[in-house]
Amino acid sequence: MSINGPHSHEVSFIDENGELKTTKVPVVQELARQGLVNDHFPKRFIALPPTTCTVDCRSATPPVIDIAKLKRDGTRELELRRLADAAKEWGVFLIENHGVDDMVLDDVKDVVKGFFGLSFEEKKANVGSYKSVDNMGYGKNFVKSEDQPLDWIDRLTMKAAPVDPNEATNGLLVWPKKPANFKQAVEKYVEKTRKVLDGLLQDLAESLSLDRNAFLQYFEPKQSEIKVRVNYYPPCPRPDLAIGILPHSDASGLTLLLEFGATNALQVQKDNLWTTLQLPNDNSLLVNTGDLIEIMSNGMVKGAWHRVRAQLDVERFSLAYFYNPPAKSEIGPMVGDDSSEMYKKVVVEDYVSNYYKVNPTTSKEAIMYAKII
Ligand SMILES: O=C(O)CCC(=O)C(=O)O
Ligand SMILES: [Fe+2]
Repeated sequence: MSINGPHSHEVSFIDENGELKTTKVPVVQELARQGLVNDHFPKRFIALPPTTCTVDCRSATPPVIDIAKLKRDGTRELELRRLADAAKEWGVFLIENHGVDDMVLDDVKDVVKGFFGLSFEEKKANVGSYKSVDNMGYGKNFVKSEDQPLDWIDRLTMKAAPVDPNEATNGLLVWPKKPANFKQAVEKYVEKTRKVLDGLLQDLAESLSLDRNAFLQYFEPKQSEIKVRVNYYPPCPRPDLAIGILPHSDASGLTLLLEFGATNALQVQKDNLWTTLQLPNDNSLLVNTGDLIEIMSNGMVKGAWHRVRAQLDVERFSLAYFYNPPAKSEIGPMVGDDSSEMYKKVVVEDYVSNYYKVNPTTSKEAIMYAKII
């Protein structure tokens, strides 16, 4: 059977001649359901170079930052130092005692599982797709050609802020209608975690000896953007050949990640080694630094370079929440008197649109858009 079969995502991309092309790519969840046997593993999902961790890999628990300690005199100073080290040395850290109720997190997990538990036909019928090149909806993004290796992933992306007053009338069906409480559960999660991220942006700036509002000042409350991307990684018969997501940094200020299902899949590059993050199977949340914080901090922290491994017998979900200043706003590096600017000022939407244009890449190419060299 053709791997496209009856179950495919339609995707659009601008090709190298600037022309809008539409193509079809297989739905990974359906491939996994067919139980593909080893020797029929589809060529389109073979990532090059092979992504196994036979060399230059290790496992580690990322730093854990205690949000409660950041709030208490007496523990605050040390925790700020730990936060600065975590951001500079890892670009990823777990947060605990964040104050977001287990119920809020459990509801999000339930609706995400509920959506991916629907049949393909039902999923298609109750949400829009990535076809419109807006990087939202259900399907796959970063498809740029007919022959590039494809990630072992299906995705669902929504814009949670700013609220689009025309959402109901502009024809975009971005939020799934099923499960019925999908939007409500994700919006609740966004509302609660946004407060945590705002506090972290202030603490992070202070921990880097910048003005406490150096970063948060850009995150205007009404127009700042929050995109929520749900990633679904079905079990993969050949995790030695495929990859969940190719190496990338995020075009965000901060990204907040909630994973469930399999763990030990997300890797971050630290000291030039791919490091598999051992994450606890509880409701801690993971933060990673994005390219926009790299610009704002004048390179003191870097956008974390990360990737996701495919897993043999287990499925994995993640919910990545990208927190950005308003699309039309201009951001720039904060520098002290004694250092020079290493990054240009950029308009957020221009940075993001260049990011989508150049990705996927094998090295940190997107940030070169802002870097002064
Ligand atoms: O699934 C993960 O752990 C990471 C997801 C991710 O990197 C992304 O969506 O940008
Ligand atoms: Fe990412």
